[in-house]
Amino acid sequence: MTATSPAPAPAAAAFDDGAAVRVRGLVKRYGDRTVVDGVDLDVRRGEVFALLGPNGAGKTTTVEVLEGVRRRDGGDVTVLGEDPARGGRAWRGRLGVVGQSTGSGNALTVRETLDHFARYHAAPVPTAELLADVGLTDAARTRVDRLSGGQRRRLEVALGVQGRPELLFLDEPTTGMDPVARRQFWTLVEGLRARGTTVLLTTHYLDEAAHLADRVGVISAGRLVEVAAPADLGAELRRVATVRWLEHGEYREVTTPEPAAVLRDLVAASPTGDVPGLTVTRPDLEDVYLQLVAAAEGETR
Ligand SMILES: Nc1ncnc2c1ncn2[C@@H]1O[C@H](COP(=O)(O)OP(=O)(O)OP(=O)(O)O)[C@@H](O)[C@H]1O
Repeated sequence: MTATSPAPAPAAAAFDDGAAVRVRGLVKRYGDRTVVDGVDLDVRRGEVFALLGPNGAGKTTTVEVLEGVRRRDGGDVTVLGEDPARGGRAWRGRLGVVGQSTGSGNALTVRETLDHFARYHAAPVPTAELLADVGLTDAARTRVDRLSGGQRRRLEVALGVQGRPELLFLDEPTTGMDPVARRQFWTLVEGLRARGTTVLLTTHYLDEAAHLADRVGVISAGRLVEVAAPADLGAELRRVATVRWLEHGEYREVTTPEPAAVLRDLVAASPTGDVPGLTVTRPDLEDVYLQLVAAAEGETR
């Protein structure tokens, strides 16, 4: 699932290394607490990048600096070729932002809200199409302050993509969505990627990151611990497998980098050649993520 970036125009090629977002040594402090502590990050044009990390790790803070809504205390940041601290209206118009849900609402209907905000964009996605994309067609005439939490989240996503952004920031976009809405959202993001939109999202759902992201970055205590394709994250940790089997009515298990050798020994030692209850498992993304975060937290203590 590697996204290939569209070739840059020749005139821009000399200055464009393919990065939609380029961050070097980003630092953000609140008082004497450093909550983002020297983050380096590149998001390539056309890729879907997921930031993972525990509560309070600094994901939202990082994303808000990139959006230009929060000032940084150190480091260099370029987003679509500009420093977000100085980005003007034209630059802002190339971004889509879906922040953490505010839960606020108003007396306008869903359709009226979308129609209202359409005026701020040069080429908005037609409201009917947006409603269908986020699964709100049936709720088009519902007042926003009467929407459920998940429906409101769908509306926020619709508003984020309405202006056909080049770069879309999604902060925990599917929190509160039911499984059907979540799948609809995944389809929406896949469609955006197919059209070349760059997406930077934060999520606590590892299945979402594995499904959507070309690359994931794990952030812990303000530091980026690792960046890799979901299947490659924690490559060292994934080399080991757990072999489990039943012996005299009790489960035994061995964790080994060479499960094939363990299996050979087990089969050889079995009078029938059969190994009851045998399973071989390798760590999945969640196992790897938990180990990376635990290791990073251990280091910062
Ligand atoms: N305006 C603020 N003033 C002071 N501290 C803040 C402020 N905003 C965030 N923080 C602190 O900065 C740290 C990082 O918060 P941030 O919201 O970036 O984390 P996060 O990784 O997005 O977490 P979550 O997964 O819970 O959304 C936290 O300890 C938080 O309490």
